[in-house]
Amino acid sequence: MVEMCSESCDQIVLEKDQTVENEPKPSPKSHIEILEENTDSMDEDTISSMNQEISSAQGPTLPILQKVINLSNSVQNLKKEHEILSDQVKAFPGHDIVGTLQLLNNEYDLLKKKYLDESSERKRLYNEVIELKGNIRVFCRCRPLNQVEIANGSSSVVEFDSSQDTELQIVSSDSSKKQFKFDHVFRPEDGQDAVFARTKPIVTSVLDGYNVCIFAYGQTGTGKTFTMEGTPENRGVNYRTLEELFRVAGERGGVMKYELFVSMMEVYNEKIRDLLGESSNQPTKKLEIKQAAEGTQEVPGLVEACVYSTEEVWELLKSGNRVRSVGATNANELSSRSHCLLRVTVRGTNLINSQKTKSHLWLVDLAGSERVGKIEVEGERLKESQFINKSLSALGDVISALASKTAHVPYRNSKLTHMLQSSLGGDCKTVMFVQISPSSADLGETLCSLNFASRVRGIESGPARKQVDLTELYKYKQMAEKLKHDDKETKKLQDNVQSLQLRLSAREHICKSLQEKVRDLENQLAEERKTRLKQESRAFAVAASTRPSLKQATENTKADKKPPLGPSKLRLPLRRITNFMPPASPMATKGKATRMSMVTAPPSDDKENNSETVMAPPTNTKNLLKPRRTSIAVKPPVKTQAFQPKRRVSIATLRPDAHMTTTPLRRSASGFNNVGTMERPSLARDPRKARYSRLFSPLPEFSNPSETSPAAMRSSSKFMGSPPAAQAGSLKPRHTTVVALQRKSLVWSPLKLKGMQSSYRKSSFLPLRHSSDKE
Ligand SMILES: Nc1ncnc2c1ncn2[C@@H]1O[C@H](COP(=O)(O)OP(=O)(O)OP(=O)(O)O)[C@@H](O)[C@H]1O
Repeated sequence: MVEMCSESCDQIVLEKDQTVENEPKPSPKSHIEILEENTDSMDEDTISSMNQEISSAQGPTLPILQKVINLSNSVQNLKKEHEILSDQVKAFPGHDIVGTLQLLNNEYDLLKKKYLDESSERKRLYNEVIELKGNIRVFCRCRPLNQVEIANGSSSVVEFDSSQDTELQIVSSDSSKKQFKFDHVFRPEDGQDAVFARTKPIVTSVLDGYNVCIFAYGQTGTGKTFTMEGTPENRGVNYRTLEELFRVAGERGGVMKYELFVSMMEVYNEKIRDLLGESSNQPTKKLEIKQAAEGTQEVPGLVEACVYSTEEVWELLKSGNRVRSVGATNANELSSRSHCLLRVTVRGTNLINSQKTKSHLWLVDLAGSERVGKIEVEGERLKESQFINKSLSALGDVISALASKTAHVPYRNSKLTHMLQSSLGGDCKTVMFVQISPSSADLGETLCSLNFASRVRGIESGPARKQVDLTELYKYKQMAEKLKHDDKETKKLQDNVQSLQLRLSAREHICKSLQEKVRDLENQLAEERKTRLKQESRAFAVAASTRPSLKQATENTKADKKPPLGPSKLRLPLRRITNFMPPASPMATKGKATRMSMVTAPPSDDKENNSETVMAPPTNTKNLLKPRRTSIAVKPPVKTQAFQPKRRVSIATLRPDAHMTTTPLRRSASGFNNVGTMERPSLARDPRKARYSRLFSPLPEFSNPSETSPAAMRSSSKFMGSPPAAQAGSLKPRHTTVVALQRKSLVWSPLKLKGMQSSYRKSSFLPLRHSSDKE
């Protein structure tokens, strides 16, 4: 660089020499050119030295040259900056934008997480500190002696310990001292700012979602209103609190969004008045305390003004105070005749995790506690005083109950305590200012107030609980309940669907097996028809050959009363097995020659059931349990009457005993089943079991498998010469038709999976078509 500089200088000197020696004078352009050529390699010092040299050598330099030099300087500077920036860019991790953004995102997430952790930790620690100090904190404030008291020669009875700011002593008239201890004692000389400095930590808890209540209690004229409201020169806790809330809310603006609402009311003679909603000229609007769904106390119709600045707040406080009930007592010219309650509602939303909070801050200036006798009031003032004392005593009761941890806290004994219910004791933070007068004239009142405050300080309240926005919580609770209910319903429906599917598959299985059985039966019937046709044709042939024997045969048939079935053409085909009789054959309806009847062998005392009914289900279930005989008589067509006058199929069954609940035909009264085998004892003992075992067994069990074959059935048919079914006491129907009918009930009954027994009793497995069998 030094070399470069010397070179440049030499060059310039050379140029200068040349300018002196060689006429004409060099144009400025040559300087520019030189400068341009060397700018890149020159630093600021070089240029400035060049400048000096040029000016000393040439006297006044051309302005353009100066400009050029300046520009060169700028270029140099810019180049330097460029270099620095290039280095920075090179040093930056990752050249690609996406990668860099990703890195930044990760870093942001990490920081966000750290911030949230730190912020919750801060809140926890802060809260812990307040809890250690006590969620109910009592401050004592003593006002200075006023002019009147001084004039009256009253002395101060309050002594303060210079080393202890939490204690004070009251000197009684007998010179005895009584010591009181509080969280802090404010002396007469302490200003509003000192008072608020102690209050501030609790006040800001409302922004963290805690309910806070600050109230001033004390004798009339001791400075309650002064502490809470203050004066324009000495603003009190109310104004300072809101100022602080706005300040902190602004500080947390990047993370939290706050909305502040202010309501102002007074409890005057046990009536609530909205101080923001009405002027003193207007008639008072009646307000009542209602319990909201979330369990908090609300006053429907109360004005809630959204505030954005301390100026707005100040205006509101001023307008509210204008309509407040005040009156002159001999203790205070502008004595508050009501309890004034300022409620600040804070709605907070965490912008990072969207958590919402809703909390209340109550700032209460109580009416002065006073001895009615002492202040010499009468008329309206007396009434006011009585109400004031009543509500203050209710407040005392609440505080006593909280202190003694009784199960019932009498919050509802006064409007004041009812209103403050969710902000007094329990899970909120409370500050009480006990205001006292130093005057010896007020000694009694002072002792009363200090005793009351000591009781309040003795309350061991539980840990304060953070108040989430209860309306949100309530909404979520309802949603959760609905979800739970829906889940239950869905589960129920799923169970139902499952059981229906099971039932459906069982029914499908049954239907399949029934279809198979029907097919079997139809085959058997066809066989039977064939056999009978052969038999009949043989019989007709014999009758034709021997007439007298035909007569004899007819007589025999009449005597037996068991004519064989008519030709198969006249009988209806076997259809689906049902519990009802098949419809009457066309023959029967046309000529009434063919008759199908179900005859129940009735007991002698039940004659009504013998009358003919058409397909009527039995109404008297008693009859179902009685032995029955069912006969189907078929009269052949007129043409064949000469050969076959009357035919009838008779089916005799016996109703099951009372234990039989499933297929009556399967079990005879004698304890045998239809095919003469002994009923399995296990099934007989447990009809339910038997029912289900039958449900899944394809056919009734036959003791002799040979009897189940169509051939065996044919051979056992009465039409093939088997003994007539009417054999007394036998009750073992062996005909295939009977078996079919027996199966009918077997088929029908399992379908009633539930309540089978009852349904069985309601509907007959064999339709009752009673007819008087005249034959
Ligand atoms: N700490 C104090 N320093 C100076 N002046 C005070 C102080 N406390 C009270 N005062 C003055 O005492 C007077 C009465 O105070 P204030 O009206 O606040 O009493 P109060 O307790 O609210 O009475 P009331 O119950 O009758 O409403 C006022 O003039 C007020 O300025």
